Formats: sequence, structure tokens, C-alpha cells
Amino acid sequence: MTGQFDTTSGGAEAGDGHEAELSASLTPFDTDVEGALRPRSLGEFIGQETVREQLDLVLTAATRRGVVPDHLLFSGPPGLGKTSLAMIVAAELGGSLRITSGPALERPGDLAAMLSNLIEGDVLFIDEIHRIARPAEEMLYLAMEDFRIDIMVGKGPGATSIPLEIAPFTLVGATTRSGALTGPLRDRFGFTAHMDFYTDADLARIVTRAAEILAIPVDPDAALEIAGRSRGTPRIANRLLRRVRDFAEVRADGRITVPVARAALEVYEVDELGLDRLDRAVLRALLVQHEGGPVGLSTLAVAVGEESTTLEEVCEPFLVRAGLLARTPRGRIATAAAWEHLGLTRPDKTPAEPMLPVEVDRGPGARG
Ligand SMILES: Nc1ncnc2c1ncn2[C@@H]1O[C@H](COP(=O)(O)OP(=O)(O)OP(=O)(O)O)[C@@H](O)[C@H]1O
Repeated sequence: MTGQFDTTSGGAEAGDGHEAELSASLTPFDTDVEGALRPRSLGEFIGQETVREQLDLVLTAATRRGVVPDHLLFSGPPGLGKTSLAMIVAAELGGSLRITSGPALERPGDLAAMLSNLIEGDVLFIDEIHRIARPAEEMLYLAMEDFRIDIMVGKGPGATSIPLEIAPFTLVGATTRSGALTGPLRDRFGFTAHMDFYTDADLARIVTRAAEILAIPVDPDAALEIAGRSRGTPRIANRLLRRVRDFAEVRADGRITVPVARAALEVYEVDELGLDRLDRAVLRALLVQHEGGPVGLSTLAVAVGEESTTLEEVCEPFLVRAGLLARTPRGRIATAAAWEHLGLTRPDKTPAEPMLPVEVDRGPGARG
């Protein structure tokens, strides 16, 4: 079954100038390279076996009962396939996919317009749902539970609310911070999928699949080499593949072999663990300027000329996950693996042992 993907209308009222904003951040399957690489069915979706099995059960059972499936929440770091899964849900159900994001739903009217335009079986995808404004969130409660919204007419004491039935639909919410969702919103999802980082073997399959779609000849070992530097993330794997392809076409014969992949990734400054220049600059500042810490985040940020938030949100999660950096109450510290990775020797920071008087047992009857 193939669903339709409506990412342009956003469901907002025509002419309010808000359509593009409501649906700006996302792309349908075929508009760009990333879209072309998206898996289109659960069968094509590589890895995340548990999520796939659970989701398949939810969708199949609902289809057999002839009802719309429960609302679905996909949580996990960026680039792991939440948007792709939402598209797959719509495709598997044969419904249309309406795409928007939490920050775009500033006014409840924006959401009301989208909801009232849904037809039965549609899938409404709200990316970054943890960033939805409170009034829109409250409207969503009723919509999710009773397929109904209350439209406020008028202002002040004369204002009245008119209930409006909406078509049964499935909401798919995606979030990188499920902890930031309010309890009432989280409770209204019938199924939550926690997406994990991918194994190198799964990423190598993703690279191989993408290479086939893009008609890039790639050796299996080279796919694994790219996978190993992709930080467990399909989006990064596909991006590195495209950069390695550039290198292979310009500096080699077009085929991606292990030496070609290694040479390319050296040019793009992606090391064997997947660290980029900024990651290594952070580690170097921590090791060389601060002897491995502990050091505060803002001090590190100044040392590498970046914003603290960039360090905290972009570099740190991976450095921590790779076991190179640890957060402690006194600040960031480097692990032994970090010294080893940058090929540096840890200075001996143990303070000199104070000379303590040693008591010697000279045995009974001994004299001073
Ligand atoms: N399981 C998978 N199998 C094959 N390709 C995948 C898989 N998951 C993701 N991809 C690829 O990775 C790219 C990024 O995936 P997607 O946009 O769905 O991630 P996301 O989690 O929604 O990210 P974000 O939260 O940043 O929007 C897609 O274009 C797709 O090609």
C-alpha cells in the first residue's frame, strides 16, 4: 500500500500565510536525496527489531479490526528514523500523512485547522512534540481521546465554545526528549517506541542499501568502515556515504573500497570513532589545557570558541556515550580512553605522598 504525503498544505487555512511555516522542516520521500533513501515499509526499515515487531502488531491488529490504530509516540535522538517510521505508518495504513512540528503549532487555531481537515485514517505527524505550546497541547488532549475539538467563538464574557467532531485519525508524535512531555500528553499515546542507536552491522546494511539506491559501488568492508564512524545514526551514515562517494569519484575510480573510505574520511576529519573536528577540539582542550578536568562546560566552550549549548547538545552526548568524557558534579572529566584516543599521556596528578612517621614494631623489650 502506498500512502500520500502531504507536507505542503499543512492543513492550515488557505491564505493565512502560515502553511509553509507549519510544515517547513520536513520533506516527503522523493524531494531530495535523503527522501529517496527513506525506507518505505516496515520490511525495508533496517534494525530496531523490537520497535518494528511491536509496531507491526499494533498496525496489523488495528487494520484487522477495521479501526484506526492508537496514537504512537517515537522517542530517541535525532536521525534514528522517527520521521521515516511515521511515513511508513501512513503508507502501511494507506492513509495520508500530514506533517507539522511542535514549534509551528503556536496558536491553537493552527492545530484546529489541521485537525478539522483530517479525513478518517489520516496520520498526523507532529515532530518535536515536546515543544508544542500549552493551548495547542490542551486542544490535542480532547482530539486524541474523543476525536473532538472545542472551537472558541467570540471573546470576553460572551465567548462560547462550539464542539466540532473530527475524523478518527492516528497521531504520531516524535520527540528527542520524551522526559519533557507533560504527563497528560504522554499518557494519551497508546504505544511508545524508544529508538536505540544502531549497531555497526545494521548501519552497514543501511549504507549498502543507500549505495544501491544511489548506484554507488561499495565494498562490504568499506560499508562497515563508514558504519563504524557513523555514531550509531543512519542519517550520519548516509551523509558520510555521500561524502565518500564525492571523494571516490574525484580522487579514485568511483568505487568505494576500504582505503578510499579511510582516505575520504580523513579529508573530512571524521576519525575512526566518528569524532569530528569539534569533538576532538573539545577533548584536546579538556586534556591539554585542563589536564583532563574537572572543568566547567562554559570554560570548555570558551576554549574551543563555541556556545555552551552546542557543546552540551551536539558534542557531549556522543563523547559521553563513546566513554571518552564523563559529567561529574565538579565538571567534565576525561576518561582514560580519551587520553588513549588522542595519543596523549596523562600527567601524574596524584599529589606527592606526605612523609608520615612510620611506626616500627621492634618487638617486646626493644629500646628506642
Ligand atoms: N532503519 C532505517 N533503515 C534505513 N534507513 C534509515 C533508517 N532509519 C533512518 N534511515 C535514514 O536516515 C535518514 C534520517 O531518518 P529520519 O529523518 O527518519 O530520522 P529522525 O529520527 O526523524 O530524525 P530527526 O528527529 O532529526 O528528524 C532517512 O533519510 C533515512 O534514509
